[in-house]
Amino acid sequence: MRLEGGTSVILRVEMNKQMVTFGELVSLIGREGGDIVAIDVIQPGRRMEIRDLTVSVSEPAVVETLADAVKAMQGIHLVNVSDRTFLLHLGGKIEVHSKVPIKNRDDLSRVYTPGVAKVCMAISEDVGKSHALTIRRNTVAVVSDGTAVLGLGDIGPHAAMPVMEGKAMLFKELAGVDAFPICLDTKDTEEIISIVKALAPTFGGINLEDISSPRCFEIERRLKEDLDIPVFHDDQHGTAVVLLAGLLNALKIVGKPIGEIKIVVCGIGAAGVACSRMLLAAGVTRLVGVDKCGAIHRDERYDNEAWNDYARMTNPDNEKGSLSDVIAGADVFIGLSRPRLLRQEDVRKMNADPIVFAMANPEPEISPEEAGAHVRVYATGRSDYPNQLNNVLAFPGIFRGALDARASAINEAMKLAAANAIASIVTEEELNEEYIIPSVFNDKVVPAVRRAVIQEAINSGIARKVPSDFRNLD
Ligand SMILES: NC(=O)C1=CN([C@@H]2O[C@H](COP(=O)(O)OP(=O)(O)OC[C@H]3O[C@@H](n4cnc5c(N)ncnc54)[C@H](O)[C@@H]3O)[C@@H](O)[C@H]2O)C=CC1
Ligand SMILES: CC(=O)C(=O)O
Ligand SMILES: [Mg+2]
Repeated sequence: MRLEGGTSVILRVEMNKQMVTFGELVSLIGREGGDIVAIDVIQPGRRMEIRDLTVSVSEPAVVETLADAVKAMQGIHLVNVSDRTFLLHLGGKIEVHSKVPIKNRDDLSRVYTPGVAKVCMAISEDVGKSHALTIRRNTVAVVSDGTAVLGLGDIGPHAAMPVMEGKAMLFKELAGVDAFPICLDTKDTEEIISIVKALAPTFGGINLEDISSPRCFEIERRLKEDLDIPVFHDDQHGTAVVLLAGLLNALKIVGKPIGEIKIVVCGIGAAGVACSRMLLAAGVTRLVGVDKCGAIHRDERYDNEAWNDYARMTNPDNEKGSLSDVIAGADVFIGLSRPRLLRQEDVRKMNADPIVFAMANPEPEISPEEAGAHVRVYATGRSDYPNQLNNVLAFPGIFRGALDARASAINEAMKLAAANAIASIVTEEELNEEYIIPSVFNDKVVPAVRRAVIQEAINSGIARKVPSDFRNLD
């Protein structure tokens, strides 16, 4: 599987300068399809020299042929080849830091025994104080069982960890939220529920991640019922928030009213179900869902109860058939499934000015090259194409707001407000086919989402604290 467009590797080479020149090595790497983007001299020498060459290649397969060619060169010893992405993951991507130093006995007796005892007793008398006096105030658990990791499927809890560490980094880097990755070695719904409930005293919120459907629905529903901290399945709601934001802006470009368009959603899993619900709440009426079994319709009784509900809510004309059948006359395609499921000929059957959101990660349902000129607005979940529709635009700001307001939940009003906040960052003057959604690096995103979420938490009476920047408002 092609996982990413480009790859960057570091070649460590030992060079016998009497046998070969550096220029000859550079030419060879260029001829083999490598682009040298950095050179570090590791060990200089008059005769022998060791250098690290950072080389970009268009696809991973090039690395092998390039390395073979370098190895075969007279006067060059290829010491090793390291993939920069792997290097970045060595030892994991996050660590724990203390907020106060322990320099002397006085410090020690305050952070730990005996001083800590009175803080423990204060919390014991009023558990609510744990939100002020422990890491709960700013800490979220990122919980996965590794069953639906990106679009890679059920790769298990160990293999899920790099993604969960990545989510934790995004929480911290974008919104200052401390997040801890927790990958569980169980797929059992009841066990996951009881483990997360048991973990809850440590956290101010629970972000469920990459737990496959339909178990994710029950897990989230039960945890929401039983816990008084926000429980948010990111693949469902974070994705739905960002999708709606992108769609609202894309519809402005094509000038179509949301109540009149036909939308086909491919992949009725965690993200597909939640995105569809959000679209219906936003006024979409003609929505058809497609999964492996084709269009979800009311003449079928599905083992997956979520699909029976889905059939009742969607597909007003009870359309049947494959993706290729129901895509005819659609205005919008939303992919939340697997790579390469949408073909160019399918896109050609869509209405004028088609909108294609191919959101499967890491590889979309149709590549930009294939969608090309046939599509008016195209978006993916990836960061290397324009219009990145990815839940990373939502979850940091949503949890920042929920934690700051000590909200007991993240409700529909808060999600809708977050979607509108994200959409409104793109101004009318800026809006165009290649800019329907702000960048992850746009520093207006998190504050706007936070503000919208806090306001709705206050309006709906689930804020247990009013942040200071809201206290002087009417
Ligand atoms: N861009 C973004 O922000 C996000 C993207 N996603 C992507 O959406 C995809 C699904 O994620 P989840 O909903 O979490 O997983 P999931 O496992 O809950 O759902 C995947 C669904 O796709 C269906 N599917 C598989 N093969 C299919 C086919 N040939 N035709 C139609 N449907 C098919 C499965 O049956 C399942 O219902 C993944 O690729 C994931 O990376 C998910 C969340 C956020
Ligand atoms: C972005 C994300 O959460 C996913 O693809 O699963
Ligand atoms: Mg995910």
